Amino acid sequence: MTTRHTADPEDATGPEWAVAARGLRKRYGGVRAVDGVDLLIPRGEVVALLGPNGAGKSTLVEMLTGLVRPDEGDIEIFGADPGAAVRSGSVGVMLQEAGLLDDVTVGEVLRLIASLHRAPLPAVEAMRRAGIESLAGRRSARLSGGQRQRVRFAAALVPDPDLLVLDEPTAAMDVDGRREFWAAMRSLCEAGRTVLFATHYLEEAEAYADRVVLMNAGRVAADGPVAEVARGGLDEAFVRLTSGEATR
Ligand SMILES: Nc1ncnc2c1ncn2[C@@H]1O[C@H](COP(=O)(O)OP(=O)(O)OP(=O)(O)O)[C@@H](O)[C@H]1O
Repeated sequence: MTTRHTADPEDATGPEWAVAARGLRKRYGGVRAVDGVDLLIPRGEVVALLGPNGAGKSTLVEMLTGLVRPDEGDIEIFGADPGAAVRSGSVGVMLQEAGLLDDVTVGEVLRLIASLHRAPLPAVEAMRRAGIESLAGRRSARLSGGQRQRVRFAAALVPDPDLLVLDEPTAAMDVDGRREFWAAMRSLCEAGRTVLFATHYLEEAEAYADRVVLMNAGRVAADGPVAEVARGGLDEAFVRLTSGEATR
């Protein structure tokens, strides 16, 4: 089962495609981190990116957000170059391990980020949407791992983006934190935003995504509506499609 939930990548161009990536490849030394990936995401879709450790999810996310240049292939985000899309505020990015300036408060960090954007949300509104108003006066150094993730999420919301790209957004969050995070996400998705999130939690993919893209060894092993990819169980599909070359 390797359904391509896509139009012809060559025909997908222009602002109605949140993501139109064709023929992406990225090598690190002898490792093919991403090895020929096409990914088309129309506006308004919520897509979960799954795969074992080392599958290439973060590398793909880094290329889609302009942080890493592909060796081959091309990417349009709403019809624009990824770096330009991030700079214009149409993309909000939440990466693993992004630093937070330990000595200033959460409110100050978010105001600083807002000052870098042309038409940002007020920091208080970003905090409200991320459900972290109570952390506004807390110094970043005093935050727990899960709280830091929530602050990174608020930072991704500051540009009021149409596309959110989130790399393992709920890593380090406890059960309550994850529930609150997804409640916040649900209202953002209902407002029609496009979301691409990488996760190791299969149940999050099943509960919140319209579509699953399952990567293994730098390639797309399955791509389709959750019900289709997860027929017989997403756990089972994951194991079947990623066994063998999962870890490199
Ligand atoms: N900057 C880098 N330098 C060297 N190798 C890298 C670099 N970034 C990624 N890799 C390698 O590329 C492969 C894909 O890594 P990547 O982080 O994209 O996978 P992932 O699916 O996000 O994994 P995880 O689930 O563990 O976060 C791995 O073998 C990794 O070691």
